[in-house]
Amino acid sequence: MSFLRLRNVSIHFPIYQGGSRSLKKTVLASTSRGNLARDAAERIIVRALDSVDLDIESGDRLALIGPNGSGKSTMLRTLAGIYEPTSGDLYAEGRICSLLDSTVGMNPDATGQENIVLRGMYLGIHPASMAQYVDEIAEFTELGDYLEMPVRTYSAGMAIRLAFGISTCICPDILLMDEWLAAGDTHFLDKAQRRLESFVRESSLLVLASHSLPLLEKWCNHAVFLYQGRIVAQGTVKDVWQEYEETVAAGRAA
Ligand SMILES: Nc1ncnc2c1ncn2[C@@H]1O[C@H](COP(=O)(O)OP(=O)(O)OP(=O)(O)O)[C@@H](O)[C@H]1O
Repeated sequence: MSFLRLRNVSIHFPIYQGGSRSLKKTVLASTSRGNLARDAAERIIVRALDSVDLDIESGDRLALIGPNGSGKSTMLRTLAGIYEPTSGDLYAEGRICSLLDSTVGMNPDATGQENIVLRGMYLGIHPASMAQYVDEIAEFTELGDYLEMPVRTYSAGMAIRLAFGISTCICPDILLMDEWLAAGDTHFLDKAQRRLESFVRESSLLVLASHSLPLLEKWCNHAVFLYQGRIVAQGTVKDVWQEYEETVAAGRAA
């Protein structure tokens, strides 16, 4: 049984420079403004996540919905263990694979094949065992001879194919994804979707952050609405999306 649990998790980024005098004055005059606040040392901080509680269980395909800067990427990075919570606790069970950026974990000077082996080593798989996946990844990615070329020579779409192929060849228990995958072409997206569907059937848990309602409706069965680092609503993708749109519209009208 895989799960991810956040208990009262906050992620604060101190801003050491770059804040204008007027911004500092405004923020320091009150305790907070949006997700900006001041800490005990009177520094401006961004509360990228603020006292978040969340339970994600086996079978959940969770959509992260929210406007720019609401904390979706920060949430994914926290769940992936890339960011350590400033306060609060993360409990995780299951092998996590994060597809947050097509280049994360790739060596651009190594060939596609070498990157397959390198990623396997990172996951604790012996290079000899990883060899069995090369053919499968070659077939899925349709990269052909390009697998023998350095990854820096790939187009963005080719790098995405490789990253996705590698990351999903060994079925993780938990898949964390940003919407960068949507940058693939239609043919690839169809294949990726089929693979993801079988992945979700075989493993257990998906968290996907995206600004695309069709993508979220296709792949997710539950959603949370993040706003200024807080979870302000949970429910079906459709309902949460509607709430998101209404909140954004009200914000614009205000
Ligand atoms: N490394 C950092 N240093 C300072 N502030 C940061 C850092 N990373 C994120 N933030 C701030 O944290 C907040 C949340 O950012 P995050 O990238 O998680 O938002 P997001 O919902 O993923 O946005 P988008 O939809 O634009 O990708 C923003 O206010 C952002 O400015």
